[in-house]
Amino acid sequence: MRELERNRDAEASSALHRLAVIGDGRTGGSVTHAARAAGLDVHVGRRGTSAATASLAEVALLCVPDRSIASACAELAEADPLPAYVGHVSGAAGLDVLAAARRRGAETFTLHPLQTIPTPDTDLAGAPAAVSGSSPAARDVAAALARRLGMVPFDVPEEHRAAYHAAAVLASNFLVTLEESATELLTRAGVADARAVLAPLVLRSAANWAEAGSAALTGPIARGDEDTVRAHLAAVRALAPKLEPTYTALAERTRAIAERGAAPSSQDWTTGGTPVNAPQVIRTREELRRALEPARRSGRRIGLVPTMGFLHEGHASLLRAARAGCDVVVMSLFVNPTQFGPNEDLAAYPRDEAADLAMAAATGVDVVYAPDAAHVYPAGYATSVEVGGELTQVLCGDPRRRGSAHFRGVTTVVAKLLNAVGPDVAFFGQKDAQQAIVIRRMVRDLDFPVEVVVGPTVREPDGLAMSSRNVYLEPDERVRARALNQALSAVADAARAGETDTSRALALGHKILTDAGIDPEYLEARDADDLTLAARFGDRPVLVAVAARVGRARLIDNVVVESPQPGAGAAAEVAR
Ligand SMILES: Nc1ncnc2c1ncn2[C@@H]1O[C@H](COP(=O)(O)OP(=O)(O)OP(=O)(O)O)[C@@H](O)[C@H]1O
Ligand SMILES: CC(C)(CO)[C@@H](O)C(=O)[O-]
Ligand code: BAL
Repeated sequence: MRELERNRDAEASSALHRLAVIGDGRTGGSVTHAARAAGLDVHVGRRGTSAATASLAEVALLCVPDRSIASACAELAEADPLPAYVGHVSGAAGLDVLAAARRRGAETFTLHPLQTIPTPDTDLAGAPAAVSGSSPAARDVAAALARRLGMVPFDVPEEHRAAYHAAAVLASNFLVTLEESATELLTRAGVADARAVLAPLVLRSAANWAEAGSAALTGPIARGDEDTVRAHLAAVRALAPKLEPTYTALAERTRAIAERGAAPSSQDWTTGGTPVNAPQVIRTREELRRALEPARRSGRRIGLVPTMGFLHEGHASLLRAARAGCDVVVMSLFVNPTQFGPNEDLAAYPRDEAADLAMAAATGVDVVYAPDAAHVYPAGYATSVEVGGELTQVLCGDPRRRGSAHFRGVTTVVAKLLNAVGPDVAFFGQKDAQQAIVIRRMVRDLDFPVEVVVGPTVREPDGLAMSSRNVYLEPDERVRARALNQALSAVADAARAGETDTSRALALGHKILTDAGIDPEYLEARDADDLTLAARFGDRPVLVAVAARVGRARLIDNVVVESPQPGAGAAAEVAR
């Protein structure tokens, strides 16, 4: 368990002594067994007497059929005193069905064991449990209760409750449907005891998938053997025509998964890898402060990675660096409107929160802070933070380009994020080199007590710097976009070979861009610390930076040409 979670679990566990379990069916029975084994004082109640039972406990858990939760909750809400926390164990229902208890002042939660529970004494140990709460404290009580019952809690955002339950149905109920369909086809083909024949294959495939994700996919579709697929369809049509649409739909889905496995997309964070904990998703700074308070109090090192989402391997490298260096990792996810100009791509900016959360989970993020714009900039908002001078007026800050207003938007939101999170370390990417320099200056000038770490630029195999905006590129533009990195490499190579005149080296880069049909907004050599123009390589580290529009995408990239080591020729660090 991570440190933050451990602290919160300890606090939440202290609220957990007396538990009322309402309902003595299969789930109620199994929960009661596990809770007693864990040393909780358990009171079991039924409909009719649930209010009296619940009044004996701090936490009440409704283990009743979905359709009865709301009415059972209304009955329980008559308890005097009312338990501080009231939850249910349904997968499909959200917090809304507990409104009666909420109205009376209880916090509410859900705790859904993601496991089949065939008998009232099913062992719940090791089962994942989906938890949510009407407040961070209620969510923590649900997570602590799940742990006390031997389960492994994970968070499900309330707005994605139905998707969560649909996924569980796909994974479990539909698996049975699929196996029953296979059994039917095999039986019609004249094979006796089809279930016994298929069962070892099913169990092995499920185990392989649990271990390897989509890499477990074998068979004709994964091999690209479409002749065999056509023969299958003919056989299905002849023996069990009702199964044809199922086979066709699954074949199509399998093709998509097989293709994805062959060439993993930079947005695909969901397959393979080890099981991961979902991060806590927080939308307000008040909730954020509460969530981070125990970590702060116990002196844990908090890392912040600010992002605008649509995450790729560049972001992942920063998240991993934060994970490696900090006890608690917070990622912010906010497409900041104030750093976009009126004619820029704010509305079109790519967004995929579900994929971002999966990547956050895969890289070990503890908390995702994803406020909406009205929370960050409420009505009447009137303050901005601006780094003055050349730093924000050259390169992208030139008024003919994004202008200093862009950096004002960036520093304002970063200042707000630093205040909201209070990190010990904040991580930024070298791909946005000017942004990193500007943020370092703001942190220095305004005495923010934070260490700024800048991670190296992560690139596609052909050298293109990863960027969320690469998604705008059409296939031919994607090929031409390589010229940005090629131009930078040519400039750096020239410096390494002894060229000291930056304008002569830059001319080589300009030629590469022109040959690729790219007219850059700028390709310039500047001092890597203060962004003043650099006429020579060799004296100090020089930032060679480029920005260009390729199709709809405005792309930026850079390389730092270091000053030579004593005794060496002009050395260059080429970001490749
Ligand atoms: N290729 C990359 N390598 C390392 N860090 C990166 C890379 N791309 C972005 N980052 C860093 O990730 C953080 C969040 O950036 P952001 O969400 O704007 O992504 P982006 O890909 O730069 O998007 P955009 O296309 O808007 O420039 C920033 O600190 C940025 O510098
Ligand atoms: C730092 C940042 C998250 C501020 O919105 C943004 O400029 C970015 O993603 O680089
Ligand atoms: N990647 C820096 C944020 C922006 O382009 O607005």
